[in-house]
Amino acid sequence: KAKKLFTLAFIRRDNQVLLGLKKRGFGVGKWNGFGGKLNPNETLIDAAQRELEEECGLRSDHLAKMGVLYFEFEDNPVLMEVHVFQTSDFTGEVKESEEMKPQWYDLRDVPFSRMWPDDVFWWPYLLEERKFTGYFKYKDQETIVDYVIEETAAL
Ligand SMILES: CN1CCN(c2cc(NC3CC3)nc(N)n2)CC1
Repeated sequence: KAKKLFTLAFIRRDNQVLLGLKKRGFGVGKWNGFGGKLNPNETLIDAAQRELEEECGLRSDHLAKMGVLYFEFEDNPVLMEVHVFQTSDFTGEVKESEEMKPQWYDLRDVPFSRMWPDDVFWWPYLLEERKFTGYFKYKDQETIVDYVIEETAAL
């Protein structure tokens, strides 16, 4: 299977999380963390830091690896491998980008109905700082047909 690497970073502050509304492209109209593809010769952390700054204006040298998510769509041969990071140690000012409109959410009000359907399954691990590995098979962008998620000792 052809694998494609992506990053996804979440910024925490007190009992809030910073989410971005995707303004175009894949996942448009959904709230999510900040991330994207790796450039050639870029490490996962480099790409996560770059995408974070590009998409919301914040910078962090302390992105903690929290999980790895694999996604497959029934009609698509590519396996998406998304590395999930989190930090509460960041600098800079939140700013809207062409890709994302950032907004702070209280952890009790996370808009799961306007996020990718898989999020409800792995966010509990993220919020409890428990490392996770998940695999989700999608029929279409709204329908998960199969999934596995487990806590992972070392990532
Ligand atoms: C660069 N981006 C980062 C975010 N990412 C996804 C995907 C996803 N589910 C997959 C069925 C699509 N779920 C979340 N929460 N994020 C896709 C690649």
